[in-house]
Amino acid sequence: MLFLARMDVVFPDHLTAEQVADFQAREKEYSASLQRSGKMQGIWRVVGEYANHSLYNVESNDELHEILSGFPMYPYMKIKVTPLAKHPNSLV
Ligand SMILES: O=C(O)CC1=CCC(=O)O1
Repeated sequence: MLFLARMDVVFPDHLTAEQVADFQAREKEYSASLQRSGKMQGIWRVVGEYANHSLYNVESNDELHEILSGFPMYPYMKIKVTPLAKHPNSLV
């Protein structure tokens, strides 16, 4: 099952620069492991925003929820998920 997720990041003001950097480093590691496993098939920055679009290939809604809620920055992200179905005009 394919899902497109949009994640908007908003860190609260009380976090220090060091805490933010630590979240970002752990996020990068978790994201890399998802990409190596093939569960995350790509991630793109939304131009001009602290946001991304990322593509997931998972077995179930529950698996996707487990993956998304495992992001270290999950408490600081607003996530919108779009389930994807094959387009009738798609050649792939
Ligand atoms: O968009 C970001 O920087 C936050 C993020 C979520 C997953 C990821 O790899 O980075």
